[in-house]
Amino acid sequence: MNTLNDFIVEYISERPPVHVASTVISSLLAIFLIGKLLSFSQAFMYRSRVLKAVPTAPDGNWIVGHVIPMVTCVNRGMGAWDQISYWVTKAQDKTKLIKFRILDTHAVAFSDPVGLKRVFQTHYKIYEKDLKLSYHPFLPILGTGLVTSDGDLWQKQRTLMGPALRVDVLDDIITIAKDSVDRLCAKLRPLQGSGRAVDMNEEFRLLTLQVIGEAVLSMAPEECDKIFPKLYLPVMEEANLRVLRPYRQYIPTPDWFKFRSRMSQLNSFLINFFRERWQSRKQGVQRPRKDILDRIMDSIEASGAKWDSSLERQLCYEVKTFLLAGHETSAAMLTWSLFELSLCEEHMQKVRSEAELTFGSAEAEPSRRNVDAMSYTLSVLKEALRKYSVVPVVTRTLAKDDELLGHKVPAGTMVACVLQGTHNMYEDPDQFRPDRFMPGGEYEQFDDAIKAYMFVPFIQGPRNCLGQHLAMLEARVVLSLLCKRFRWKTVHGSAQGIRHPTVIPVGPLEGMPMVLE
Ligand code: HEM
Repeated sequence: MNTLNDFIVEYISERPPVHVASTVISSLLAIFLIGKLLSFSQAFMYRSRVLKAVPTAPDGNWIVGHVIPMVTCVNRGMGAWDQISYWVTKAQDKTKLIKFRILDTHAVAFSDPVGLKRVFQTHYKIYEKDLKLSYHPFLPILGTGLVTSDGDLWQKQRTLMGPALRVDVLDDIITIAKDSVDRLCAKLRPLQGSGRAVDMNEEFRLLTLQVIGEAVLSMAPEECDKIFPKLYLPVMEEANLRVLRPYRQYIPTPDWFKFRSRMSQLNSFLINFFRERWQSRKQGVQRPRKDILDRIMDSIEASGAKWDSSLERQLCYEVKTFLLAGHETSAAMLTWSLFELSLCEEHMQKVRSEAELTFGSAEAEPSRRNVDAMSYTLSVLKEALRKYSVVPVVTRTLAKDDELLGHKVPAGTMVACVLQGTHNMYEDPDQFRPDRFMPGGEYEQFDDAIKAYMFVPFIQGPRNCLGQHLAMLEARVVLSLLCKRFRWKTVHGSAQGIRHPTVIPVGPLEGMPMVLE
């Protein structure tokens, strides 16, 4: 009887070597693919089994999961998070956690502050950034920058970058923000009384980009206006398109080539910029004001790290992260705040009075302490972040099995923290009431154990927003001065009917036309 060995020997001796090689390669490939399929289905079945007890969101099917309701929601002009938020809110009286599926990805969603505490604070290490879905289209831009890294690299970078965005640099933000609002007012003055509307969302986008460009790289406003709309904004636009049309990442269309070329021009611009700055520091050139880049370079020198191409690349990711994270979110917050103030003279008057007190008639530059004392203006900004949830959802991928809100959740599950739902757990959530955040207001009445997780526009815990103090300081200066100098009228009579984009951050889709009276 022939053994398997005899069969193989006979097979090999009768065939040419090329034939044998191709048979071996295809057999190995088949074994590899079958192995992959087996381990994939094993993991899929395991996740399905563990999540069995978690209530399922409606309208899914067993082939594509909940893709269809999410896509139809986007087609109706809402964000996919609106659909998830709706499921969570509907289920809330029965359960705090719901599950859904996007193709092969199992996901759970919730808004409960106790769950947020676990994900953001006590167990944050096992709730890693969701690079497979939500952040995937932004990876060519953000790479291993702070927002999209995890573990030791994130820890190292956070320690390096953290000090650059805190304390001293914040004093400079007041000057930078005041200069930028002066420039904006000079541009707007000819429109005053003309009855012509100006899109304040677009103006805030340009202003916040100038502020972050100057704060991080000491770029002059004209330079920001020249470089960013040409290189940075189009790559961001393409990345946003890729969120809803992921195939754009893989098909080499003219837009794909343009994206690549702009990315490489932007990277070269930044890397040359860093090299020149590093050289001038080595030559002992003193600059009148330290920007965020100088402060990061101070930390690099203090850490003894060697300046090489990998350090340049990482710095490039970090600076693009600051540009991305630091301008559109702030612009959306300012837009909603100004819009709401223009609808209510009482709120507007309170902000104006604070501005009179802080800046006086001569409009001298205030101290940090004076800006910090503008508590009503701060409450207006917070209420805008609550009501409009500029970042309505953040997602994570679970690295190890865990228990969340009383349910077992397996490793590999995507976890959607629906911040918008948390912000709706206030009394009359659709009403704009800045007093909620004033001393003794609704926010202070929440139980101490959950209070910090009832207002989460910047999330909480070790991975909270590094630029939150910068953003709130800048916004107080900009909003209060604009209210002091002009009377604003919105073209929209109310928030009803203003469409939102289907990507984050959430601002008004068709801009915010406003008239200066
Ligand atoms: C109103 C304005 C802003 C809002 C609502 C906002 C919101 C957020 C949120 C929700 C996160 C967490 C994202 C996640 O974990 O997936 C985040 C992270 C971050 N933000 Fe902001 N942000 C704002 C302004 C800024 C500014 C001005 C900067 C920089 C100058 C900035 C820099 C960052 C960075 C570096 C992170 C990552 C922190 C880490 O993971 O360690 N943000 N922001």
